Amino acid sequence: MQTPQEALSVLVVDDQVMPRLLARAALESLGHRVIEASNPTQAVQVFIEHRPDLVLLDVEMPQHDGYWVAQQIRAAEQGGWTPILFLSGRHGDEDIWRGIEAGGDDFLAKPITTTLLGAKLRAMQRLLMMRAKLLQRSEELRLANAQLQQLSLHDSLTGLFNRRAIDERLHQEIAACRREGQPLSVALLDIDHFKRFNDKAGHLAGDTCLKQVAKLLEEACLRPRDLAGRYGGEEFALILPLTPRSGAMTYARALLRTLHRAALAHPDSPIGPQVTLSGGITTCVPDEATTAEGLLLRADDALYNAKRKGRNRFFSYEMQLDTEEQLQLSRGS
Ligand SMILES: Nc1nc2c(ncn2[C@@H]2O[C@H](COP(=O)(O)OP(=O)(O)OP(=O)(O)O)[C@@H](O)[C@H]2O)c(=O)[nH]1
Repeated sequence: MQTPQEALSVLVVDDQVMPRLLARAALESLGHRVIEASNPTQAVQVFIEHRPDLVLLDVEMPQHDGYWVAQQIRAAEQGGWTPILFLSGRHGDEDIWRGIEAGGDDFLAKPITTTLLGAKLRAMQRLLMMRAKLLQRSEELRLANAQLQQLSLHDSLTGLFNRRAIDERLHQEIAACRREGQPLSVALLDIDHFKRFNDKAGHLAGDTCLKQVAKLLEEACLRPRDLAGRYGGEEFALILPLTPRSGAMTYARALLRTLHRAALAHPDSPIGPQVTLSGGITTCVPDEATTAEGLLLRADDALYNAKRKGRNRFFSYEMQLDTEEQLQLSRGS
């Protein structure tokens, strides 16, 4: 889009040669560039191809009139705005009304002087500039809103979804899984002996460890509806829709294996040299009585059991079983 001081590209539409030449001469003497079209259909094609800054449009032409051309241009630009000035020998009130109704922005009487044409173009340039500024502002606003949205739903340290986003999504998934009659698994995860990590390695190293664990969790969310979030402190949450109890436990075992392979060093863990996680899982097919708070309480209860039973494992609230026991059972069967 042109700024006010710049030359405009102007599409001149007239079926007669002489008016086109006159308009070209006037526009070029004002420093603008000219594209010509000699019939209505060509005018629409040239407009679509060249996207001029402004259209100078004759009204009376064979086949279709200038009003038709204006309507086609408005339909083609979809959300854009190109000033259209009608040029006509007829300029009664009715003609002007029809021209504006058809999408024109001004109506000039033939013959037009270079001075008047220059003044009209200047006015249109001002409008173009204001529109460009408005568009720029609304784009800035859109970006600022997107950033705010990002900030309000994400944890600044890890980039994962934050507690608010977890709560929102959990409510949505309870409703969705209830409608679909599908199981929903929710897990709360906690880094083992993280206080000792911080005490030994320092808070900054602790932050780095939180980011590394967050990245692993994010990567573990393979299905589009899975969500990993930071629930607070060194606690994370996973929402796993369409996941039954056994599936959630298998998922948890795979996650622990991934964490083991990542071999993040823990400077002071009684369990071993690596960072480990404990998790509590709850699974249900939600019904009318299911609440987000209830699921989180059960997951927290299961997490407590995982810690109590030795850490570095996930405990299922409904199965009253942890991932170690599940593994032994599957080996025995
Ligand atoms: N570096 C860092 N540490 C955090 C952050 N949020 C919470 N913590 C620390 O996480 C530690 C959690 O300690 P505890 O709740 O005692 O749990 P724990 O030491 O992991 O022990 P268990 O959970 O029983 O295995 C505390 O020392 C918190 O200061 C954070 O954003 N960055």
